[in-house]
Amino acid sequence: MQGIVRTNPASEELGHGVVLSTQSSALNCDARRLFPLGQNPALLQELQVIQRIVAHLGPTNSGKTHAALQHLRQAASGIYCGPLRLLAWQVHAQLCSSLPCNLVTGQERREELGARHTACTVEMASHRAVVDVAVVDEVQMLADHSRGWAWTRALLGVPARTLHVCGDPAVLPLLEKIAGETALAGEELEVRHYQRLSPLVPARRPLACLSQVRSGDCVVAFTRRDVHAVRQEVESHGRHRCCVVYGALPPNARQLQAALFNASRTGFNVLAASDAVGMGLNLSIRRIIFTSIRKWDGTADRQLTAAEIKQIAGRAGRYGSRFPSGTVTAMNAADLRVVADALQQPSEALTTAHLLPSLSQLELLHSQHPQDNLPALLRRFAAAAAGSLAQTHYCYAQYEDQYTLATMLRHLPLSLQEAWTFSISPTDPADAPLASALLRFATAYARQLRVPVAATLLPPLAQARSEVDLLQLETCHRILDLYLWLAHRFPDAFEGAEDVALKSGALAALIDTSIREMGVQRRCRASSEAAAAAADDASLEAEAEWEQQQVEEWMRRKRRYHKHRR
Ligand SMILES: Nc1ncnc2c1ncn2[C@@H]1O[C@H](COP(=O)(O)OP(=O)(O)OP(=O)(O)O)[C@@H](O)[C@H]1O
Ligand SMILES: [Mg+2]
Repeated sequence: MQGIVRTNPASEELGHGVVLSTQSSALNCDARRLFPLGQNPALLQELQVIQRIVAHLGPTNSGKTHAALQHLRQAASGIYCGPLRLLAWQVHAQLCSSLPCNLVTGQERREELGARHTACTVEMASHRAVVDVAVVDEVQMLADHSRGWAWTRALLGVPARTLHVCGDPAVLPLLEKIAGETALAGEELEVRHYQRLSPLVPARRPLACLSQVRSGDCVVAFTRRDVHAVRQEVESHGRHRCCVVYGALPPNARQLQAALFNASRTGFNVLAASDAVGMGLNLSIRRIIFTSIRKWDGTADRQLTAAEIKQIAGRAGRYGSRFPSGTVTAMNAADLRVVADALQQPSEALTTAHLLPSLSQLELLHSQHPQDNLPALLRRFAAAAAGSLAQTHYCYAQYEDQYTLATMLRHLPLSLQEAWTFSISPTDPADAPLASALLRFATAYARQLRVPVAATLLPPLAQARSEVDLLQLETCHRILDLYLWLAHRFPDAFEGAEDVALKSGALAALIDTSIREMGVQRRCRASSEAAAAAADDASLEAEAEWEQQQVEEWMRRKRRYHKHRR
């Protein structure tokens, strides 16, 4: 236990237990101290002896999550930590078919009588309850600037006897370093490599024009506006109806759109999607079409990395779906070359895992600097961490959004814990209606300790007739979602949670219906261009033949790989 409570003398200013050490072996111990687990020495001692990590690594659609879930199902107790609510829902539904299972996400908690298994989003993973098996999915996300801290925390802090992690092989060097350090705590790392289960090949030619889309195509664009523009264009040709999936769409509306696209004979046989399609939905996609290989990532307009291209392209030809093999293409030859190269390339090795302090660490720091408000503490902690994390494979996560929200709320009479909770809520400070809803909720809470449903200030909700209407419905949904998230943290004050949960579900359904109906209007307006745009059968046949050859070559390579491994 000595190592675990050790502090780094170089950072004494922050006091015992708050520092992030510069020494890598001590760093692990201190990193562990970042999390609630660190406050339970008995639990740590238990884990030091028994923890084992099994890494399931491979490309998309290679059966990693499936294999890890088999272990979870067979364990006496366990937890699944997924990257999205959609995945937590999916795994919850799968597990519930054979055993009682709880569901925990930021916005919902469903507890089953006698359940010893839980499906949750990674941010909600419990660091207190010891389980036999934990599964941390999409573990490469620990290198993500804004959400990575939750994966690092789960990896270091979820008290499981066996921890299964699933992800891209690019994470292996980082995992080895972390596990190497935690060898102190008795952890072993076992690596299992996976190969893609179904073929994925690049197309021979780029698409050139969206009039050439076919049933089963998913057209990828990188902003909400572009996704809707693609949808309009696809439908304007009058041959296909088009579903949409993008990040701002409520998860249950995304699920409804995905189900509509997957079902045959609905007419909705093309999907326009943002990169949100890369995770969390079971989709029957035959071909992925990149309209662009560049995206704005919040700070710069840049080319997609090979890992991002593979993650999105990998959605085509999902094992067990209607399409036994997948194709990927782009809108011009140069982009198609980049995409085809990316499919062959290993992803760049990940080098840093992200960290953020827990509330208890901020409280400890606050006890030493009682004059500091939350924004000042956040800055103070980050400045200390920047020094102590230099030259390690950990780095301080992006906390600017939290800082902006904490600054916005700094004049309200809130305790540190309350201010911290509001500041980590799912609120994008750049989303003005959502940020002002947060300010309204926090003000009502601070003044009256009571936040009625009326504080959501929702306008009357009606089916969207235009994209502007749709945008408004999506914003309203985000406000309801925020209310629900806060209601789980302040149940006495946010008294309308049940009502809001019902409204939120109904609103997601209304958004889904609006998208379908908007499609109908466009379809009616679609011109006689439909006939003119009929596919050129001869070129389709040639394309299919070429794809078949590529698939056969892919299968031969896979057989050679397996023979070689044997
Ligand atoms: N052994 C198996 N038997 C039956 N179905 C399987 C098997 N392995 C995987 N599958 C199915 O194949 C699909 C892809 O598997 P899975 O989701 O585990 O892949 P993955 O490698 O985790 O992919 P991703 O990177 O997209 O998360 C799923 O629908 C899964 O249920
Ligand atoms: Mg998976």
